[in-house]
Amino acid sequence: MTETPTTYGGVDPALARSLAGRTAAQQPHWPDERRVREVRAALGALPPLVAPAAVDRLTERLAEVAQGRALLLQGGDCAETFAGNTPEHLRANLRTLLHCATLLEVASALPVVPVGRIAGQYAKPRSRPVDSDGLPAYRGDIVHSAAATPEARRPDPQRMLTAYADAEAALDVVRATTAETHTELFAGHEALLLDYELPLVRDGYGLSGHFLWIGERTRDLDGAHVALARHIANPIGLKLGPGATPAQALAYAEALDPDRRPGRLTLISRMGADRVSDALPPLVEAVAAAGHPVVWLCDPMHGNTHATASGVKTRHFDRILAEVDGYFAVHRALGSHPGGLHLEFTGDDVTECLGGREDLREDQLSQRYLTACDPRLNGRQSLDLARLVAEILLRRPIRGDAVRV
Ligand SMILES: O=C[C@H](O)[C@H](O)COP(=O)(O)O
Ligand SMILES: C=C(OP(=O)(O)O)C(=O)O
Ligand SMILES: [Mn+2]
Repeated sequence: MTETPTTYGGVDPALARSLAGRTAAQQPHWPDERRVREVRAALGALPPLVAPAAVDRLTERLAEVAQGRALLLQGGDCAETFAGNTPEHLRANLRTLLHCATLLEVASALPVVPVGRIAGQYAKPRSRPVDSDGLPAYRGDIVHSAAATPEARRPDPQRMLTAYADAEAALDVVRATTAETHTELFAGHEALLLDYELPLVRDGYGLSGHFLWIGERTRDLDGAHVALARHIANPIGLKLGPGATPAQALAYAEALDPDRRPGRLTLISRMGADRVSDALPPLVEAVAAAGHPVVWLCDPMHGNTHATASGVKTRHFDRILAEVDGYFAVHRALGSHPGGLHLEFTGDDVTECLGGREDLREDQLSQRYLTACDPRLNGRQSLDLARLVAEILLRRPIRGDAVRV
């Protein structure tokens, strides 16, 4: 894991104080610190990407989810790329998001809040610092190019400015889609790369996106990412894998939602199909017993990744569905609200995840395996999943009002 002590100049002084001395996991080793400072200053002089009022509006809508009166659907690419930042790709992903949201809305009779993994999902945490070719692991287009040469993998701070421009263009597509469909759409990403996120903190908001989340690998309670999240007023997500303890879940809730404000904190369970039934209930119970009105969300992707015999990273549709099924069963048993889903998908016709109605097989993965990081459900698999989740919801309706454990 890459760890850099944080010495962030040029950011909001209160935020700089709360970051002082904290460690930030999963940051690149920029070769030229002076250039990083210049880029941070340039980002700090640019307008915010989203408006505080729109961020507050999302909090309001998530408050409805927290109180059992709505669902949340987050989805999009694992890693957005600069080359993929085309209106066609963005629209295909947003169409998939909205189509899945509609299916869930009809089945649950609850409004569904759509949040894209979009307009900022350019930075990736990695399990290992070096990839299978012995090169520095790809950490997202905001850091370097994915091309398999040592030169391409050299972190280039200039890319943070490209990311800003791409996010701005992607947000235009998000806003145009919102206008066309008369649906409120929001943008979210993992607030991972601090040199990008911190200069976009303005007036107590992280204005790089509406919804910002902390990943499984950067959720150290004393680390810089949690400190950043505490400082900003956005709705915050936090991923919890099977290693998370009830005491930790409670500590995150106390740290990130001290005022017990519905809509502020979303806890994203990513346990894996085999672990969700035993690992999730104690966390839900601990947080509920302390009166934190969190949104619970199911990420059935990140606990169900495996490599094929030839080393291709993939996920099987049936495991993804099994985790969703187990997740709903946990909340049914506890009387808590299941909140919704966090998915990695694209509307494009890729071949990255196995199974689904068309039963994609291992030997087909190489046909259109286009992801820059994790395998995504393609458009058909996403709708298949949404239809099956809709069936679960029709079979066992959600109560649809305030719920507690
Ligand atoms: O998207 C999530 C993580 O960045 C990803 O799962 C890490 O993948 P890795 O295990 O190949 O590094
Ligand atoms: C990095 C991600 O997930 P996690 O932090 O849950 O591994 C992700 O959502 O792409
Ligand atoms: Mn991923």
